[in-house]
Amino acid sequence: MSRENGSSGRISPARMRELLRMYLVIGSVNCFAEPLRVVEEALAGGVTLVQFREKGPGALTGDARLALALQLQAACRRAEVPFIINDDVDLALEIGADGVHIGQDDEAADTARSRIGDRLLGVSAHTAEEVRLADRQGADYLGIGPIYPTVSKADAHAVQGPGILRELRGQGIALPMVGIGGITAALAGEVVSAGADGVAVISAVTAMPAGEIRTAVQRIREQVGIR
Ligand SMILES: Cc1ncc(COP(=O)(O)OP(=O)(O)O)c(N)n1
Ligand SMILES: Cc1ncsc1CCOP(=O)(O)O
Ligand SMILES: [Mg+2]
Repeated sequence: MSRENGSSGRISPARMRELLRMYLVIGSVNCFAEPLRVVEEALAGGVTLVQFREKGPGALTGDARLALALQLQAACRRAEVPFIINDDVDLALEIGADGVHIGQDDEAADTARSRIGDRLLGVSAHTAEEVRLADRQGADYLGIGPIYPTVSKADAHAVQGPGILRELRGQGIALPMVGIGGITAALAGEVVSAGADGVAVISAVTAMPAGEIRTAVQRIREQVGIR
């Protein structure tokens, strides 16, 4: 990933906030159109960060999963948009991804941090306690949710509503945060108003026919304040 000053080291919070504005999370099982086309259209629409999350019933495994990760990574590289891997630190290191996203039931955040060096580290959190631990363990950003009911994660925690973001900010938490779960263009504005730096979406983009993806991304960008 190219950083604006060309130096190595951890990403700055300011740059992280920019990357979180319009964050696409994608797996083949979520896609109506062919996944590479989905990512290419979403990049053309202006997504700012992409996460490869290949899981759930029917997800690719083994070489097919690796091949898809490489294909999507190449598209993101062409567009100069960072590409991170969900859950699987080994895969991230194998393909030289820009970072990883891990949850409370995945590899420990401090272990992940020590394995990935300065690459991006996102951590899912649901409470102020989890947020503070993630911060100490080296998270660059937090994924907070589900904010609204989601059809894309069968084992999601209870819906938290945008109030969780307001509550965390009210407790002085300054780490970059992205809201996730059930977010659509119509809801994106209130997620950012509640304190998120951006929105992470699956179905609002991946469930669209290919010809509607660019516009779907552009609509969400407008709602989070990117023109
Ligand atoms: C940006 C972002 N936030 C939260 C999650 C959820 O991570 P996790 O709780 O580990 O659940 P899975 O996605 O692994 O099923 C995420 N992936 N991305
Ligand atoms: C991965 C994840 N983590 C919390 S909710 C969720 C699913 C988000 O998908 P969608 O945007 O389709 O609700
Ligand atoms: Mg996970």
